[in-house]
Amino acid sequence: MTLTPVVGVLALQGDVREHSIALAEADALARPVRRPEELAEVDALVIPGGESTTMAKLAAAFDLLVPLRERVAGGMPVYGSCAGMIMLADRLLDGRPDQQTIGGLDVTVRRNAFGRQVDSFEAELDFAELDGGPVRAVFIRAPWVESVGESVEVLATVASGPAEGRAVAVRQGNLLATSFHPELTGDHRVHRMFVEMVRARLGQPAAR
Ligand SMILES: NC(=O)CC[C@H](N)C(=O)O
Repeated sequence: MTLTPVVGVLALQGDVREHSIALAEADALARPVRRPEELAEVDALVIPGGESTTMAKLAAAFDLLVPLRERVAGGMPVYGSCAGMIMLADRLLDGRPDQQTIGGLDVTVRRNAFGRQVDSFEAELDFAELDGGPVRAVFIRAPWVESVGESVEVLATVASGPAEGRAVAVRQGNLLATSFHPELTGDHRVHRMFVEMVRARLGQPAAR
């Protein structure tokens, strides 16, 4: 019997509801995670967008930072969107001097990278391994991935404009991160990709 993967959504701030809906559409059971006991009960975790400096402070205040690092080190699948990508990064540019991350993803991420003129925008992205055409990506004061370690795969880059070629979706082992917000468009393919990573981790066959 294949059990439905239980995927937590870090519920300190951000689009918790939208991610939960997208996960349910991708055949996972979504649960909000605010406390270490709740983190201990999930198979995987989504970290929504928001404000990474605030999220890091809240994670520390809720005694989640150390357990989060331990679960990541233990191989728990985590998907970080926007501020969630920042939280997973090993190295930050334009972070606050005292800004903490969970880390685990061998990348350097630049916060608020797109600058004022294109503060928030949408773009079509070719996304590796996703069938069904380009992904419509919503960027909101988004970071980009400035550089990656050798075990990191770049899944999507910006196709044109001043940020052409910048990496905005990456994967390393059980960690997935996007600069943009797939929970806002009703296209659940990125969440589905993540749930398949969770199934693989749990030793379950692919859903379809
Ligand atoms: N939409 C977002 O998550 C924005 C991220 C935010 N600019 C930060 O630095 O955390």
